Amino acid sequence: MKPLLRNLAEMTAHRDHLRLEVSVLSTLLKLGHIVQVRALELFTQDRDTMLRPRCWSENGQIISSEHDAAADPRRMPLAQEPGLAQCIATGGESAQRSEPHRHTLWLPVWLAGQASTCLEVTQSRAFTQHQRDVIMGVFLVYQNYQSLLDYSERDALTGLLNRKTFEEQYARQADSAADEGTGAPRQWLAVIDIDYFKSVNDRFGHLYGDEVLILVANLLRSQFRSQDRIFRFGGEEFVVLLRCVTLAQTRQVLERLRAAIQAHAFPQIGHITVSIGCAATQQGSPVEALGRADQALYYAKEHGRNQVCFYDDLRISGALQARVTHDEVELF
Ligand SMILES: Nc1nc2c(ncn2[C@@H]2O[C@H](COP(=O)(O)OP(=O)(O)OP(=O)(O)O)[C@@H](O)[C@H]2O)c(=O)[nH]1
Repeated sequence: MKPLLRNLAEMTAHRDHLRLEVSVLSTLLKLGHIVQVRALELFTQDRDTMLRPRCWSENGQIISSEHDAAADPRRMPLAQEPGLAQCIATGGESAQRSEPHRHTLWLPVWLAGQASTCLEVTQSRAFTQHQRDVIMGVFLVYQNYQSLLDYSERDALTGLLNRKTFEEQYARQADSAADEGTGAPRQWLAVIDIDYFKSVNDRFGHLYGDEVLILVANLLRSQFRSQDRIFRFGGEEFVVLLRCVTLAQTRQVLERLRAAIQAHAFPQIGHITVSIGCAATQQGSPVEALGRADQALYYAKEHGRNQVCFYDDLRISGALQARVTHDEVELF
């Protein structure tokens, strides 16, 4: 097999977005004349679209950033690269910048109409048409494969992440979860459940119920930041992993979400409410953290619905009692 085909075969053996990214960058780097390749992450911060290098080539190796996007010292506003910004704004396939001895080609990765990653290829000579064709060929294989991976990770109705991906996302975020200085939790898990959703289905039919789920998913997307992870766990239950925020910020964000859903006028249906249970994730397995948030949710449901309850608050106030049986702690 020719080296390029072998590289493509190796690239599509990966089942993880980041490894696939590293693999496409090393494939591109081997194409000749190329001096640097980077994968740029596009994200929103304080309403600005930002970019930062997530992976890049250095001395023939591909390196990944150790920073969260929002705290990466190399992040910069997308507007500082007007050619790329214009390409993203118009849904373009590629953009180029040419300076003496430095020619850069940008290839945004479009998945479901959104570009959150852009590959960047830089070389000292101008790109020939043949080079562009080869780079584009590799890029399209990569983009199609990313799209397949993405599809397998998403809930078909709402487009949110599905339950299957929860543990992996949890593990990925847990690494940066503890505040280095204080050890205070900086990642939170919230379970959000629509109140009396069965009656929406019963009164208006399943199609209207589905519409409510899609609109709630959109409200969730608009209320959380790009580094948070939002899942639909099935039915009318959603889970959010909030990253790198304090308890006070978490309270504020979840209360704002609760109020936004209550205030939203759903076509035909009118108003609905949600109950939310939240727990810190610094202890135990993902299943345990989920269990704690679920208990807080159960409490919210049992005590009037349309409210946000925190597991630690309920424990401290004695509303949730711990019972020691044998070697285990049970909560009721
Ligand atoms: N339209 C629609 N309904 C769904 C879907 N998945 C689950 N459901 C419905 O969601 C409803 C969940 O009802 P329950 O678990 O009784 O909860 P609830 O009525 O929201 O009551 P509380 O949670 O106690 O406030 C059931 O009627 C399910 O049929 C879906 O994909 N689409």
